Amino acid sequence: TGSSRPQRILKAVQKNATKGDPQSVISAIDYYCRHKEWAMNVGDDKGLILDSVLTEVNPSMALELGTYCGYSSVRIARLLSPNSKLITVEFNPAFAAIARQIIAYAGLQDKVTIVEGASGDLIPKMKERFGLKSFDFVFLDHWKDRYVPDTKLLEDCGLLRKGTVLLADNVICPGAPEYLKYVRNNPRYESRYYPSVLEYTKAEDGLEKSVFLG
Ligand SMILES: Cc1ncnc2c1ncn2[C@@H]1O[C@H](/C=C/CNC(=O)c2cc(-c3ccc(F)cc3)cc(O)c2O)C[C@H]1O
Ligand SMILES: [Mg+2]
Repeated sequence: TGSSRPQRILKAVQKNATKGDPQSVISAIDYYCRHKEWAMNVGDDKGLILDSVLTEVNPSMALELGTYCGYSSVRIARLLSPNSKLITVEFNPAFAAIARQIIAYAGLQDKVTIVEGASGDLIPKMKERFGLKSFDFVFLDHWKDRYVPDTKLLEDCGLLRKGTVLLADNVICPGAPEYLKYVRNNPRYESRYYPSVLEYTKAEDGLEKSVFLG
């Protein structure tokens, strides 16, 4: 049987990027997915918004839901301060295996912990498993119908603190209408929409940034 799309993305990184150079890994994936084979990475257009929000927040503890190939894990981890960490959740073991190799190729393995499993099962175990109080930043990029239940779960598990920033991908395409309703009509969140385009296309998409007010 042939290779998978994530395996082909890994090969493109190994062929075109420089080991230990996160920007070259990002550029290699963006080139491959724009010119050879589309894939659901947050991409370079929305990636610049992710970079600017992340730089503004400068999180010590960051969480990502939906690792896929690790493209946004690399984007996030490359901007973290020393001793800051990213925990990224992925329930598909094949995707997690590729992501681990891409993150290692970028030289960011010491800043990123990939946890395999369903977000709904893992979120309640995070405090005890990682000895953390709360997250400073959360990037939501997994199944779109899990954005609301997992946001509520993060609240209920005391994993959000006053000022935690949630950044959600794809709120227009494929869309997360329930999530937009939830964060925009909720006195506990201050939300703002960042218009952009769907990765590697001209279709409309954007990111929603929501600050938890406690
Ligand atoms: C609940 C849960 N727990 C752990 N991992 C989870 C999870 N739900 C998904 N995951 C993992 O995240 C990844 C899934 C992400 C889902 N993202 C998407 O479905 C997605 C889809 C598109 C898209 C847009 C237009 C089109 F025409 C077609 C597709 C674009 C994107 O940026 C996306 O993130 C991989 C999966 O194994
Ligand atoms: Mg996405």
